[in-house]
Amino acid sequence: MDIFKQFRFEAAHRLPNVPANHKCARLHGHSFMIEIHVTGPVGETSGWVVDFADIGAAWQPLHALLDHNYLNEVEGLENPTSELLARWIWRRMLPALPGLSQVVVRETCTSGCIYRGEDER
Ligand SMILES: Nc1nc2c(c(=O)[nH]1)N=C([C@H](O)[C@H](O)COP(=O)(O)OP(=O)(O)OP(=O)(O)O)CN2
Ligand SMILES: [Zn+2]
Repeated sequence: MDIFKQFRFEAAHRLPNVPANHKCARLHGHSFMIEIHVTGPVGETSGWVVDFADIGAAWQPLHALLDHNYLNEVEGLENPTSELLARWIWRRMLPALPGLSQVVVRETCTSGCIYRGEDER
């Protein structure tokens, strides 16, 4: 079964590799919405895949690095696109959440990406 938990953080960024006249070359901010999915069997006794609180605990150190920060200054996020942010989150959450199956990043109400670990194989 697939379970998920949603998180939100506020942050500023700019995209350093777009043309100078691209709107995202300018400093701007988003309320980023993150969804962390974990896949696994439902425990016979627990009745759950993992405790939602375990997903929250795994997210907490990342939230501390990202929330109300300038993403370009976070190590590994020098080019903070949704895609690279999703991969960055995946790599930092996997050790604590071995059943991690999907990281969803929503940058705006209409834009986002889904990473399922494709680049790790
Ligand atoms: N593939 C990607 N494209 C873009 C990214 C990205 O991370 N990956 N990022 C941006 C900008 O950061 C921008 O803030 C968000 O893009 P966009 O959807 O264009 O934002 P708008 O809200 O202005 O969209 P409209 O629907 O046109 O109003 C750009 N592209
Ligand atoms: Zn943006």
